[in-house]
Amino acid sequence: MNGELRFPEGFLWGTATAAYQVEGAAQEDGRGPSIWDTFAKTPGKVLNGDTGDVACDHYHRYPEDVRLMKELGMQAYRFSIAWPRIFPEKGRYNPKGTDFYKRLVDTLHQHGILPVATIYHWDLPQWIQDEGGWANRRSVDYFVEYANTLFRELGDVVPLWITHNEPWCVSFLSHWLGQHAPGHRDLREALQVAHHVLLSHGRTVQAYREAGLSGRIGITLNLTVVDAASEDPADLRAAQISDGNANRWFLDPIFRGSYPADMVEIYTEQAGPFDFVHADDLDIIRRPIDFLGVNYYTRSVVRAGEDGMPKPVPPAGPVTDMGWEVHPESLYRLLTRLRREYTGLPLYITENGAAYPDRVVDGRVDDPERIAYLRDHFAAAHRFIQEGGNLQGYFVWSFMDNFEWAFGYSKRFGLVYVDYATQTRIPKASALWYRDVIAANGIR
Ligand SMILES: OC[C@H]1NNC[C@@H](O)[C@@H]1O
Repeated sequence: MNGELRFPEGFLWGTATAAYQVEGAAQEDGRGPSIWDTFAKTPGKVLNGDTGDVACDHYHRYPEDVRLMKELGMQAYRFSIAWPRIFPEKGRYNPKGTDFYKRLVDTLHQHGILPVATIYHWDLPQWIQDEGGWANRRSVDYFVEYANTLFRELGDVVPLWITHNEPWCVSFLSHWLGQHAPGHRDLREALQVAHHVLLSHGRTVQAYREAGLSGRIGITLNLTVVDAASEDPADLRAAQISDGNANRWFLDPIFRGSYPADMVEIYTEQAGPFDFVHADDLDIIRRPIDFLGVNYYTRSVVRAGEDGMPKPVPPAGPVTDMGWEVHPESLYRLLTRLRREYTGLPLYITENGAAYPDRVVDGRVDDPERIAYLRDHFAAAHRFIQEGGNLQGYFVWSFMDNFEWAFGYSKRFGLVYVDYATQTRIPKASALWYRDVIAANGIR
């Protein structure tokens, strides 16, 4: 790639984290247990028995972390708010929980860094799970009460709100595949969860409008590109089904007000009637949003299994430490599809990044693979913008190494290395490279 690729004036460059992955202070200032506290403490669920009890101690070290963000030139910081800090028990609001986020947001403003708040990033209060969790439609009302509390307390200092992070992970990964909290394996429950999460999104967008706040609100979806392993009709259909589960199951309700018919047929056959979808639910879900957050990491390649359902095909090309194929051109393909088939709204890459087995050598962390990964994905995003795509910002996952869910602390996604024994932060070479990209608003 020759020449410099400059991004539009005002393009927003940032990084992202999430509460349970970085904060620690799991019992501090009245925080109650979440389903991830429960899941992580369940033997065998998280590698090495790792938990978010301490994590990166961001709850206490955020002033140092925000100073480092500033030194690295970051313009925005996407963080999530821990619901169990705000409502640790049923019916009990915990102002000390909100106070932490007021301190964090105030510190960000002091450093000229834009706060971007994700309302839900997987840490459901355990008391709600004890009532059935997201599978219980009452969770929607609890979420709206929680969101309204945040809008009241932080609405005038947080300009960008994201209702949910990755509903696919909250529903299918956590309630069908069982890999994330609460670790269930029930397709019907996963479909109910997906619906209630989407419904809570729509209700919250409505609440945000009624609050009369001047910021913007959207949702973050983890999306991908699904390629068939061959032109065999069975493989092509398998890819269509995989795309329906990963992408269209969420994009269609949000932007078209309906679930994709082909997938409804399959899921009704496999999981029974959609009696949990009430008459006006989809009209609520499709409430207009101000932007779409896109989390992209990799594409997938599938073939048809014996039953015709999609089966993953191992990547042929280079992979990250997660085993995910490095495929920047699929970021361009995904963004182009969103614009062509779904929306002209502003898009933000709310997560993109890579895990690599980073090591400290003589006090430094050289991570050329991460630099190459980011450069190629920035170039793909730039190509989309050049063709008229309305991409307005990019948040690298992640600001610093952190708790990577079922992989514990074994996977390092950070631009900043964290020595968990000492909590020392070491900006990796990629952080210094990203600082130069932000300063130039482009890549050379
Ligand atoms: O797997 C990397 C990231 N993916 N999106 C959600 C985040 O919480 C993950 O750490």
